[in-house]
Amino acid sequence: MAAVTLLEARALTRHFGGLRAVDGVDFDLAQGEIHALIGPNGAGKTTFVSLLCGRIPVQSGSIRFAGQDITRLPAHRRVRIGIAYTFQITAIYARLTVRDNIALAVQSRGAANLAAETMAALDRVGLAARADMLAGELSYGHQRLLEVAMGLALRPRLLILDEPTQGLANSEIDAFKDLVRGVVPEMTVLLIEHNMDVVMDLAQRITVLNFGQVLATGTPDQIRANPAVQSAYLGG
Ligand SMILES: Nc1ncnc2c1ncn2[C@@H]1O[C@H](COP(=O)(O)OP(=O)(O)OP(=O)(O)O)[C@@H](O)[C@H]1O
Repeated sequence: MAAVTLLEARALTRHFGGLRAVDGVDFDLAQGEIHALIGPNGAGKTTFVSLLCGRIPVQSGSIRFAGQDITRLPAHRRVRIGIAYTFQITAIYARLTVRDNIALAVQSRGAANLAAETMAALDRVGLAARADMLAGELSYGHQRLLEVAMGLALRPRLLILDEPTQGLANSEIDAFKDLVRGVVPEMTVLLIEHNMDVVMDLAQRITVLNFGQVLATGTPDQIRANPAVQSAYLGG
């Protein structure tokens, strides 16, 4: 793939005491791709994306984003240069309406037309009809969609989604897949996902983590056919 690299991690490492949560990971994201991060529970996926977005400090190794070394950049500055991690950074305010949650995200980047952009973000994730509900009253799956909408409202260059389809019905998963396909190549998407149907259907490339290390990177077909991945994760 002769693509432009948006993000590049080298020898990225984060241990917790003796536990090697992320252990020397080399990782590249091509601009405009949908890239899935998979692996068994505890493989280090959430820790890895937390290092990328700055929620957890890096112990060693480096991260470059759009040509800039961001290894030590604080999380809020990473948001400003275009990295949005839906699950952690844009936490939902349960006692505000769905609309106001989105409006806060739109406002935070100083958008010119707050109301219109807020509705556009709601429309995009299919939550427009629920705009006036309190966010805390949404179903779990819809709260995850609200997080995605808040991430989108930030207009990031990189959207990191941590298990976005958890709690969604099958019809909603289909709508979610369309949504993600619609944001690339304008945005780049990094997706932590346990639902293998979603991963295989949506991702152009997949990275498999196991015990904090990269077990394999490749296209869905390559990953499916990889014997090490099958025994560690896909269960043959
Ligand atoms: N703050 C922390 N302190 C100590 N150990 C941690 C901390 N955060 C994560 N860990 C440990 O690091 C390892 C990797 O966890 P992580 O949550 O990154 O895995 P994961 O691949 O995202 O798992 P899951 O699929 O279950 O979400 C686990 O053993 C976890 O218990």
